[in-house]
Amino acid sequence: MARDASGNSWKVLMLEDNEDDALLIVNHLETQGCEISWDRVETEKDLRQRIADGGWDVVLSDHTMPLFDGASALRVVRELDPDIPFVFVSGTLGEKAAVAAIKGGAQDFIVKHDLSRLTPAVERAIADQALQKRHRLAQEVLRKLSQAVEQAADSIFITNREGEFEYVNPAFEQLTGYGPASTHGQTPALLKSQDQDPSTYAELWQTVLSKQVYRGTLINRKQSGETFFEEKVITPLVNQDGQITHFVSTGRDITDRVQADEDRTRLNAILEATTDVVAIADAKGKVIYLNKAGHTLLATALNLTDDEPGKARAENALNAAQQLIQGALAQAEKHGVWERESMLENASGQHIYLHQVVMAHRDQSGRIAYYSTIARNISERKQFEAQLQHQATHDLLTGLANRVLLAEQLQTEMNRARQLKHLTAVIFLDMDNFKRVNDGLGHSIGDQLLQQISVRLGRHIRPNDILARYGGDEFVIVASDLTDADTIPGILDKVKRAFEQPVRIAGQDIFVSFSAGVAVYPDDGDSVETLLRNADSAMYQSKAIGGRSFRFYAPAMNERQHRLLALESELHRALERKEFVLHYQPQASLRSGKVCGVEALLRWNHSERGLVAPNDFIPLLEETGLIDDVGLWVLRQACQDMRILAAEHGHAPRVAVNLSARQFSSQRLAEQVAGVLRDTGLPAEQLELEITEQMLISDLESSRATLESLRELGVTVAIDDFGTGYCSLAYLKRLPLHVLKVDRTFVSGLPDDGNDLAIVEAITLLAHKLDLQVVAEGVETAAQLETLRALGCDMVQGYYLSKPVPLSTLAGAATLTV
Ligand SMILES: Nc1nc2c(ncn2[C@@H]2O[C@H](COP(=O)(O)O[C@H]3[C@@H](O)[C@H](n4cnc5c(=O)[nH]c(N)nc54)O[C@@H]3COP(=O)(O)O)[C@@H](O)[C@H]2O)c(=O)[nH]1
Repeated sequence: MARDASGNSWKVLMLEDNEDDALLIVNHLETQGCEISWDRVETEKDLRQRIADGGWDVVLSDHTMPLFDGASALRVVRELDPDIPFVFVSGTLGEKAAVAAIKGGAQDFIVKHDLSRLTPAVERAIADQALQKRHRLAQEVLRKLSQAVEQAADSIFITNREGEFEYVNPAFEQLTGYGPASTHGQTPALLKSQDQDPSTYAELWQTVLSKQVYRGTLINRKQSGETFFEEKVITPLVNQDGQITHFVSTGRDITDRVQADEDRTRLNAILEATTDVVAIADAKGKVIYLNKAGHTLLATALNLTDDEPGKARAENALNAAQQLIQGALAQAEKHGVWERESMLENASGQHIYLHQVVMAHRDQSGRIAYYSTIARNISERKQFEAQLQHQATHDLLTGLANRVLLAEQLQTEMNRARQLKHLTAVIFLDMDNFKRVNDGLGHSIGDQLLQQISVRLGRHIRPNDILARYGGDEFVIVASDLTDADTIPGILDKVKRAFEQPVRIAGQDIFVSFSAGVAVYPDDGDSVETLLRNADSAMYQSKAIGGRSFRFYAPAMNERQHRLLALESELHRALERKEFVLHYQPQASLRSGKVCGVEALLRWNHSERGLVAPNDFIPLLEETGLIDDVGLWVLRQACQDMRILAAEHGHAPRVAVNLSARQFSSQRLAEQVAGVLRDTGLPAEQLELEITEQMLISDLESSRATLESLRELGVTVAIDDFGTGYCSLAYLKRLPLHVLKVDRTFVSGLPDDGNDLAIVEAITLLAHKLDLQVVAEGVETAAQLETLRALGCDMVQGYYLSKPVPLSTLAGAATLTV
């Protein structure tokens, strides 16, 4: 749309019933150089519609129309849009109507027959209306602003350049107590408090007078005298000439916040200064704070070095704190507050004990807001408690368990024995003649003696057994996991042997022996008290018979013990009384069919019990050590008997003598054998010594040395009971052996038992490969003998040929043939 020089380009809404008049007006405006787009309405409805469409620069309205009058049209337009310029263009308009029109909000009125004023009237109407609109909007903004200031929560006041109050808002009055009346003619100095540093005011004035905005916190005083912290913003207002005309101050009471900050700072200082570990975790349990003590303690607990970078060190400490709190979250959530003792172990195995309180903190809706834990290092207390516990349960002098701990441990062992169906032996030891040591050598030596006894006893019991000092010179051993009560004398024997050597204290040798009493769970009692009482009473019985011995509480065991003791003393006397005799069992060669050797077998010719078999007394001889003397007697007697036989009959067979384990392991064996051969004059090749597989393998190196020295003497060696032990073919090859005696358990199954047949055949083949002779023991039938012959066995021994016989009848038996 082209414009004229004035640039008027209007969109005109015409309220006109006469279209020609409307065109006339438009035409006039256009001839005035205005560019017009226009529309014409003549009813209220259309007017409302077009005004609602918007975009009109001016409404030109007739005053009198058949369907609608101008005054109503003006009301409608003002109602719908107060800012559209409205000009009446009418035929005639009386003065009264014109005044009413101007009052009603029309900008001007023009008579149709003189349109010369129309263009400037429209121009002025548009300009006036625009100004009015701006004014109205400004008024509106001002009204809103003053409403905002009046209703603001912050305190606001305005002072003039001299600083005198010109306005205070209700919030100011509410905060300070000063209203418009009490501030009239006053300056903000009435808010000053003594608590405020004066330099703050100087800084404030310097800032605002240099036209800058001041921001800061002031400590002000209310009308009531109460001081408060106010967060201030003071803005200088500057006029067009750059002069400060006013100051606007907004303030906010931050007393609560400052106090909360101060509280927080104080609390934080306390948290950082406390020696307890304090950690805080968020609602999900993630640690978000750990105090200084926490960092220090956890870093120590983790052996974190100072070389570690600070950040990594702190992170590691936080991780440790995380672990510390993690396990307790569920309990804290459940109970609100939860206490526990926890333990941290550092890389060096050092334990740090903590007493920990864990709390779950909830918000108002009951949801977990965060968790906190306070942990105190109680390691010293724990150590002290452990010391107290140790002192309460251990004997101070020896460090052994005392009665209290003994009772506890014994109860545990009894419970275990009940479950495993085992036996538990309570051995009550009372030192013989301790009083004499104490009285004679003094209490200090007595104490040292008890200490050394404890050590020696400790070394001679099994690691799992319990050793306790019951009081004075009384000790208790609890031996558990026993399957057979017969093992108990062995335990006591070990204790006895532990004190074969005297205890040396301050250059003095002190010989120690005990009186011992034994009670066995479950037979002798099923409570700690009963077992200890019964073991104690058994110990008194032992003391009553002179000490240096032990008694079982159970009468049956004492009987057995009695029997063994009686047998032991009888065996002692048997040697002196010459009650031991030798019987000889012939061995025949399957090649020649003739007797080629005999085995010497020990018998005890008991005055009352008759001939006692070796199995009934040899174990006891071994146990008591008597076997040394008896074994030597057997060796000497067998050699002498063979010499007698040779002297009487011109020749004698080779004699095989059984050695006990103790004899074989003796360093003096070769020397003793040589001595006997020399004394009796029996040629060495006529003596054979029988040992078992177990004896050999218990100490292979020393066995080899013994066998070598026997071979050097010219004596042969047979392995007895072959096949029943743990024989390894490897050692058979490497040791100087001569004969294998196949155990009679394999012979008894011949000829029908295929396994026995295979075993005997294998042994025979193996022996021959290793250049060893084979003797089959326990041959009782002709069938067995023939089978052995067929298997290539060298010699046989057994009842089929002859039972063991006394020397007097051996000569006859030696002529037997097979
Ligand atoms: N350390 C020593 N041990 C010795 C001594 N004297 C014997 N003993 C060992 O005692 C065990 C039992 O011996 P004993 O009761 O004399 O029995 C021997 C034979 O009587 C028996 N035998 C022999 N033939 C048969 C038979 O056909 N049937 C059968 N049922 N028994 C038979 O075998 C025993 C000989 O065995 P072994 O010595 O293995 O050859 C016994 O282990 C002896 O070793 C000794 O002075 N010192």
